[in-house]
Amino acid sequence: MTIRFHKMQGLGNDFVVIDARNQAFSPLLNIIVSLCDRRLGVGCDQFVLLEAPDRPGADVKVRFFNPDGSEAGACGNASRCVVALLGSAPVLQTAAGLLPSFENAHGVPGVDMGAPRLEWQDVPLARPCDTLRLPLAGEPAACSMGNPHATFFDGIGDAATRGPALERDSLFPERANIGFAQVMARGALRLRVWERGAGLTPACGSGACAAVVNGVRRGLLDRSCRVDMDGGTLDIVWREDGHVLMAGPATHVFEGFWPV
Ligand SMILES: N[C@@H](CCC[C@H](N)C(=O)O)C(=O)O
Repeated sequence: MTIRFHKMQGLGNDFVVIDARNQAFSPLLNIIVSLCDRRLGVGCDQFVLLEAPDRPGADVKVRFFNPDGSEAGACGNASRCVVALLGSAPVLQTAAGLLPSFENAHGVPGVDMGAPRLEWQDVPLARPCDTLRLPLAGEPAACSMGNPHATFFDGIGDAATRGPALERDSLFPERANIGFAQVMARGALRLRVWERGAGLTPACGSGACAAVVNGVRRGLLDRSCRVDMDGGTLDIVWREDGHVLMAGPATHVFEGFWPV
């Protein structure tokens, strides 16, 4: 038996998407790990599963899995890919809540990523801390975009060397995505993200949202900010009502069939 999948990418952050609304699929760990494997499988930074929604107002339920099999509450780039795949500005049901989508004035897909959570319990952190300056060397700021993020504002250069230990620091009981940022101007940020369960990726949508939120809280950035990552640029707006809007490219690469 085979199952149909879509390969998609947003800023080079790439995904295998399976729509389980019209074909039976159980997200077993060994299947996810082999689908994500770049040598033995299709290869991707995250696996994305579409299911029938079970909340009023949602058009589709979306679940995100890292290549190590861990499930993530949010994935910005994959969310935009789902919007591009389905069309008609769907409302996404995710672990982070219902996320409306939109197309911006240039026809670029976007997602309302909801409001960041700023309390230490929400990130989550292992103990009470000021999330604006965590008690770690370099004093990153932390927030949750539905998944845990910490952002350093001391440059992007050593993301690959500092990321692995920080992802697993005991301050983060669920591990964390670690952003390394360089403020270029109040409306422009350079960013690299070491992703929990995936490592260094060309771009991280939820990481870009978190970095802008954390940069605004630190007084470094305006609420409307472009975020330049190795794979390209996202436009992020942290609206006064608390919601974070993210817009940027998302592309269908190919589709295929996977034996299960
Ligand atoms: N690439 C994503 C984030 C994917 C999930 C993350 N690694 C986690 O475990 O929280 C994005 O674009 O947001």
